[in-house]
Amino acid sequence: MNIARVIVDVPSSQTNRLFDYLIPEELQSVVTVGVRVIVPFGPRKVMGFVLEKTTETNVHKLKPIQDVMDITPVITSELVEVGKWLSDTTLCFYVSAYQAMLPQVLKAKYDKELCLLAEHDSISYELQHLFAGRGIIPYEEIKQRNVAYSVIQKGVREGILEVQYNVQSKETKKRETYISPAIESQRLDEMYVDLPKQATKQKRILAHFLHNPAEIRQKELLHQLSTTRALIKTLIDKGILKETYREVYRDPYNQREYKQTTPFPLTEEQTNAIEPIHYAIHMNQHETFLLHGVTGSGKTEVYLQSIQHVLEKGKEAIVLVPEIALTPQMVERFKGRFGSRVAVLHSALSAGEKYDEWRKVLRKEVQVVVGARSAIFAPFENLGIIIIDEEHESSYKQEDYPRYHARDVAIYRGKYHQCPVVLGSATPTLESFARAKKEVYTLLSLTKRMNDASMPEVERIDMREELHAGNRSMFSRVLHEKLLDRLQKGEQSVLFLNRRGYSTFVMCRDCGHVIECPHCDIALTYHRNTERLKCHYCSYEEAMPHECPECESDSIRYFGTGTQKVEESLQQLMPEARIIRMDVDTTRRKGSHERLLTKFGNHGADILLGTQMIAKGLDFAKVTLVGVLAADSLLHLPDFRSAEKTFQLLTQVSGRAGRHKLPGEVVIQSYTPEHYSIDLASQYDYDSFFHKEMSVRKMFQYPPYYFLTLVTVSHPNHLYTMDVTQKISQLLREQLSSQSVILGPTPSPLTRIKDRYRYQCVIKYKNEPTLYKVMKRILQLYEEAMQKNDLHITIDFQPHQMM
Ligand SMILES: Nc1ncnc2c1ncn2[C@@H]1O[C@H](COP(=O)(O)OP(=O)(O)OP(=O)(O)O)[C@@H](O)[C@H]1O
Ligand SMILES: [Zn+2]
Ligand SMILES: [Zn+2]
Repeated sequence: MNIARVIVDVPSSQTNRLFDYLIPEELQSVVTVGVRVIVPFGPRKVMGFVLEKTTETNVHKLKPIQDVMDITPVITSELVEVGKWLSDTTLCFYVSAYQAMLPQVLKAKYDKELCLLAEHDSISYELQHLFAGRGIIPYEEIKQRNVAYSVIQKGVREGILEVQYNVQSKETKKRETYISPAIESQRLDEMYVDLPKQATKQKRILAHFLHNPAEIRQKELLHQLSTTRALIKTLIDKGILKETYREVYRDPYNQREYKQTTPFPLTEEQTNAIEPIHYAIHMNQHETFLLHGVTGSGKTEVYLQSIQHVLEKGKEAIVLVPEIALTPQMVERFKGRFGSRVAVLHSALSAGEKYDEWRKVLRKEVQVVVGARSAIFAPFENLGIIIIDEEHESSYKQEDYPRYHARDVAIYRGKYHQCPVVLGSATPTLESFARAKKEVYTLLSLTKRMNDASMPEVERIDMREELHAGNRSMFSRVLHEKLLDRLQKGEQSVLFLNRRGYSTFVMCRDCGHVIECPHCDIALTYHRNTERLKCHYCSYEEAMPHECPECESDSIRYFGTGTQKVEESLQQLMPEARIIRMDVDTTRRKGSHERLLTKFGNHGADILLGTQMIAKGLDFAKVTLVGVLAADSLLHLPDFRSAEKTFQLLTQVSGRAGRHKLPGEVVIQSYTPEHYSIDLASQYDYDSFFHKEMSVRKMFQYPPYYFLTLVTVSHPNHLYTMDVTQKISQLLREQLSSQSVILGPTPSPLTRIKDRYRYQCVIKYKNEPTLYKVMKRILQLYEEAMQKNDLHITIDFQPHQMM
């Protein structure tokens, strides 16, 4: 008896296990580990992942699998294991773990189609019958017409057939037409002679194929012979030529030419850093490296040459970069070195594009993936290295269910494949650096910039003193002066404004009333171009009021500094400066990010003004001044990592100046310039910062000395939310060891979002082996309330956001 063991798509604790199903005769060959199937489940039919095949079961009446959704597996056998581990360590359901690994098109209910990639008369009779002269048919017809899946599977393997997802967009079916002779060259020659003299255009086409019988892209043919489609069509109808289709990938980087780059001879520091990595690659040995290199020290070149090694061994590489740093510049460096062997995965791609890139991996058409967080699940089967650039970035932690950290997944996969994992950063997280100090990770250091360029000089400006001196503008006198100086010299400047906590809110000057979102406990943000107030959490919006809703005064104004407002003031201050503003508003449209950067790179502007998105990865030769407008805006977030984040951000931003021949300068404006994270960042003193911050963490019992787990409860009813959180805290106190500290219940820093109240409790612990069990029990206890009563309980192990 052939039995499949299946995880069904019913996320609940009772169904979070394997169910046995009979594999019917006609599906024997196609049901393998890693394919998705449709199975009967109670009265319904649901999707499921096949995780195992067996011949024994203790279930009496086995139900048969209804249908298969994939012809070839979408989850590799390694990823089956990764999914189990993910589920155990983040407490998500198995099915959610597997869903998280797949591209969007495979998750949603898109229509599927079967495409024929070969010619009709070259395929088996059975397929001819199925396609009946068509190039694409609905997927369901396979079953309706009773064609065996094994036939389809064989066709897919041979590259004759292709399963496509009909994504609702214009770009779905990208196929290109190719033209070739339908007859032998001798016949072609005869035809040529037989054509009437005046049919010169047709003759020209035939002449082409007489000399070059190979198939040619129709587009190219039209162009080369300046002929028309109608003429080609005539020749096809006469049976002289024929057309075939080939699928082309929706590759957003396809049109671009990448300048091929060659490896640099490495500096001594780079050589010392790369040798242990090469050794691990060579010995097929897992080891986690922490590559600590100052900005502009050539970390990327170390990545590139490590990958080179891996490819030479016939293996594959994953490179993670933060979404925000996935700039065209970054992509270019990988494509430039490895060309079409690289797939790129990030959120700006359409669903169809992402699917195409992912499929290239599955089909082994590429050996390198460069992508954001979820690219860590790229279905390579022969990994030789995993690289995480800017390892300190909090975007590597998924904040939605399943709450995994890409670094943990990387190390799990690195162990599985016995290959090195490289974590790179100029400002490693305290956790990683502490691990390197304890030799859990191997520390590699790059202390110098390329060509011995010095780190840019940093000047800190106390904005309180500016105010006392009568300067009410948001630019200090020093910054203004330096900006003017660069403008005169024809050099470029980058101005950075932290977005968080610094948007514009509306306040009444008479009574101090701040306009908040009626559904969330947060001030609404003023949007100048539409004259409206918007909530950034729930998208609520309203018109800008003319008088205060509290006291009816008409002195209601917007405060704070948005990028738009900075741009206006800057333009007033320096009317002749050409400014590019980069923020969510100016980069919403596809490709605009790239366009703005290219323009700046071509010196189409003097000043680049922007938010977080300009803090990373930019490498422009003419940038000699970086200004940070409000360095403390991150410091005051309710987050034990706020000092660390401030240090990281300031270091990153400063790293944008003086990367090439011209020396750079940095100006940091702040209301608390004496704060240690600002002070030490301005001296590029990572080691002192590490020690100082570690002592703070030790004192307050925070990571990396202690582990944290955050439990957040939310519900529309305030009292009920408090009550549940209280009970959970109680249970934790009773069931966890006395070593663990339980803080709470307390209202979350964002106490209400989208009309839901939010309370939390935090567990601090060093060693708590029963934690997972206790947490699971709590989730089960409230499972019914979560399903029926709109209660949300989220458990975040090692949280990165305490909000
Ligand atoms: N061995 C080398 N010889 C000459 N130039 C090099 C070498 N290695 C790197 N470079 C160049 O030095 C510059 C800085 O290197 P790179 O961008 O790799 O540094 P990085 O450490 O990744 O920087 P950041 O962390 O700031 O992004 C780049 O323009 C790169 O092409
Ligand atoms: Zn008022
Ligand atoms: Zn809101």
